[in-house]
Amino acid sequence: MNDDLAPFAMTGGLIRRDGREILAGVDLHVRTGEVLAILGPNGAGKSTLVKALLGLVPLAAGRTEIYGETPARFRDWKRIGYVPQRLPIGGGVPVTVREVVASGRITRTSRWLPALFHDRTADRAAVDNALATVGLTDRARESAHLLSGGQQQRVLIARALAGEPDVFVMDEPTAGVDARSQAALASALHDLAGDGKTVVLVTHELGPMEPLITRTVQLEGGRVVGDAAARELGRSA
Ligand SMILES: Nc1ncnc2c1ncn2[C@@H]1O[C@H](COP(=O)(O)OP(=O)(O)OP(=O)(O)O)[C@@H](O)[C@H]1O
Repeated sequence: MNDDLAPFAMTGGLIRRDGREILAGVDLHVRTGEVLAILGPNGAGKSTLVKALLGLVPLAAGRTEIYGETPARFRDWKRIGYVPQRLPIGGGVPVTVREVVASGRITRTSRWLPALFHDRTADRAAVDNALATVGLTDRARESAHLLSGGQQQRVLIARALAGEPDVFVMDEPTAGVDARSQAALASALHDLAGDGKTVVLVTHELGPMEPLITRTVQLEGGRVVGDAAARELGRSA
């Protein structure tokens, strides 16, 4: 493991959909320990950009790497925690909040070691911590699909936290989310930033997370139109 490598490095990223350029000429290097906000209006390409960083959407041209490997060759997925924009939790199957959060440990389960040697105490502690961080300890036994949209979003954040990754990629975690869930997210982000984790956050507006952001990248029409350290933002505005 080489920790000098950037968690994400995209050069000349181009994505076309239906003959249209959704992303073009995108250069984005995310450094370890950054709390990076990707900002921009609806349809700017923010979700597409983070999916491309993770290799979920292929590039038509350019190159992108995760810790120095192309997404197709990258294997160390336990280092990456992805919180998608929205997910039908459980796909209609009545899973509990705890079960969804525990599924975040899958990337830590060895395919080669017999289950007997797997550290279940560590799993349990990580799931307990993740639930506590997002304030859902007392909802752990409830069916995830019966929770509000904001609470479900917190479940997805807890699932990523449970995997104890080095990098978090969160796509609009606060969109349409109640104030309590927003505060829970800001508090979780505060802890992650304090631990030196890398965070890539897609958002329309910074809101309560603003003081934690170290860099912002502005997208418009699939192009990067701004890239600034947070202290250059004019925080008093
Ligand atoms: N699967 C797809 N097929 C065709 N066009 C797509 C597809 N996914 C996204 N697009 C288009 O790509 C553009 C960028 O979409 P994207 O979701 O990345 O933007 P965004 O900045 O995340 O927007 P929002 O803030 O609304 O989530 C939009 O014009 C969208 O319509």
